[in-house]
Amino acid sequence: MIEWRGLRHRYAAGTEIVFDDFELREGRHLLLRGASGSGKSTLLALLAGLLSASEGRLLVAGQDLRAMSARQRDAWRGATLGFVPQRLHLSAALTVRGNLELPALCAGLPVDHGRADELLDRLELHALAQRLPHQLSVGQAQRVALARALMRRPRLLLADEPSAGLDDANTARMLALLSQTAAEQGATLVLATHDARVIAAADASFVERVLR
Ligand SMILES: Nc1ncnc2c1ncn2[C@@H]1O[C@H](COP(=O)(O)OP(=O)(O)OP(=O)(O)O)[C@@H](O)[C@H]1O
Repeated sequence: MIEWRGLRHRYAAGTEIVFDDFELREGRHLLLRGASGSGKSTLLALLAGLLSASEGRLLVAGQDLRAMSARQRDAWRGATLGFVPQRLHLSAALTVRGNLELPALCAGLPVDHGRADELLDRLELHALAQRLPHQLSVGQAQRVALARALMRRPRLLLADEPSAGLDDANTARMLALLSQTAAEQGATLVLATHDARVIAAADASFVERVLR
């Protein structure tokens, strides 16, 4: 499902991150660990095709991302990937429902209102559908970002520090939601975290990778 060999990324400022070779088989999930600054967010951005690695080979869902043009990567990302970023990037001017429907509008695609309804139900957000992001709790906003990431039924779901700002109960709930929804949708999860609660809760379907 995911494989990288000889992968390195050098930022313009000079920092170079070297990733040891790795392969994640179909049906497993990835728990990406490592101290602050070890490269977790960089690796997620590479996996999402948002950054292009300076060296190496990176295969995601059968595609060699480094062999694709930026335009091809954009199309691939829209069709394959859901991303729950660390800073949720909800649009402040749009309702919860509007936030779920915005990516399709931006991509010039038809909005799947039925899918939005299904996810609002599934993630217990229906009663909040007309609220604006500033009217949500941290946990509710996280669920909106997750629902938005799932709109196009991605094969791969990336989440950067999904427990950030959540208390223990909401952390457990978020992880259960991620695992259940991934199982229901047949999606592979990649979670980047340094939260001991997340690491302790990850079941045997997760392969751990510690970045150094
Ligand atoms: N845009 C950038 N330009 C230059 N260096 C960067 C840039 N983004 C990140 N870095 C550097 O790359 C390294 C890896 O950063 P990254 O954000 O991937 O780490 P991380 O493991 O996700 O950290 P954290 O857990 O604190 O979010 C760090 O040394 C960071 O300073």
